[in-house]
Amino acid sequence: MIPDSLTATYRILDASINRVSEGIRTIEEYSRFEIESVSHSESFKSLRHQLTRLVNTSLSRSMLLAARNTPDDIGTVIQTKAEYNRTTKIQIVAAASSRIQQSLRVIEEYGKTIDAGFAKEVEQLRYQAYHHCASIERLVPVSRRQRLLEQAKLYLLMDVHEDLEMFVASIRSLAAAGVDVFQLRDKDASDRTLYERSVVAAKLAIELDCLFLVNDRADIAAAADSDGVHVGQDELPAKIARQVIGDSRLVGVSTHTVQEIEQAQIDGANYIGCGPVFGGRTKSFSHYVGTAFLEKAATMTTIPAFAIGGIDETNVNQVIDAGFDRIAVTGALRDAEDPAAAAAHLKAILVN
Ligand SMILES: Cc1ncc(COP(=O)(O)OP(=O)(O)O)c(N)n1
Ligand SMILES: Cc1ncsc1CCOP(=O)(O)O
Ligand SMILES: [Mg+2]
Repeated sequence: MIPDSLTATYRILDASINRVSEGIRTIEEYSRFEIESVSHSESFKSLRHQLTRLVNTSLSRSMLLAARNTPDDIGTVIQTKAEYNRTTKIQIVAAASSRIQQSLRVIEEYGKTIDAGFAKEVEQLRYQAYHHCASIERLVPVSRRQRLLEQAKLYLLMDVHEDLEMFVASIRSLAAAGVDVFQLRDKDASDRTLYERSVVAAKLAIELDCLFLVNDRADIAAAADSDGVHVGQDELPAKIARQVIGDSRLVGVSTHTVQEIEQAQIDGANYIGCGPVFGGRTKSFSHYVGTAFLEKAATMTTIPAFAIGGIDETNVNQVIDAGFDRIAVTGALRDAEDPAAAAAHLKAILVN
């Protein structure tokens, strides 16, 4: 029997031990099958075995099992939206690594109330885990484009501007203010202008460590050596756009329904735009998806998703409350008195 006063402690320990084991297993599989690293795979396996030995010698397994009460555990129904959105291997490894370290810390703290010697040994394991996790995270291969896309929060659709100098100055000041992705979207510009601006913006994006994509036109995106193309439901299908621009560039797809999100993900899109959420000044629509669609989308997207359509500082919090922390805008920056200040303000809201 487990004394009532210890039930909660043993439940915490049991849940945390399971969490550490799951995290270690996740990274073991990554080490073994993805990067085929025998040394990392063995380090994590050894960590798992050390934890099992320590638990078996210091804690009563029957008390741990007696305290387990999964059906009544409210934590099994509290799942964050981020868990649904975790899909790239970088995110999986990063999440597993933080789960291991946090749970070891919990075991150490609550373990102190049972056996100080046990807690000390868990502390040593935590240091080892920290070292192994840092080393595996450094190995996860990630391209510049993937890295920037993962981090991206604020995406701007911009036109070609009156002249090249203004175009360049605008990208420079907005990138400094926090715009992560630029898309050249100008339905009135000639192919030649789109191409020439794209060549310049693609080079600038490398210098400024941000992304530059071309709207609609996979041919121009590839010819200008840009970071990718954004296609809607009326342009080239994502798979065909991918054939045109190649595997290393990004394909973004506009989605307005659950089916379109599923299809974009099947077709290998790197990210999606979800909208139009609200009415805006840049493009009019007969129907707006609203935040209800964002709530649904947030639970099913496996790739980065940007909410788009009429978003500005007055309504961005509704988008965040619906589970999105990435937005794509035009009017909110284009029509602002001080576009850089508006970008910095929106970015601060998104990252906090
Ligand atoms: C990031 C992002 N999301 C959605 C769109 C809209 O694309 P589309 O539906 O093809 O409409 P147009 O932009 O071509 O008018 C986008 N461009 N970017
Ligand atoms: C191109 C596009 N597609 C969906 S909404 C939209 C316009 C985005 O601009 P704004 O942020 O000004 O509404
Ligand atoms: Mg389009």
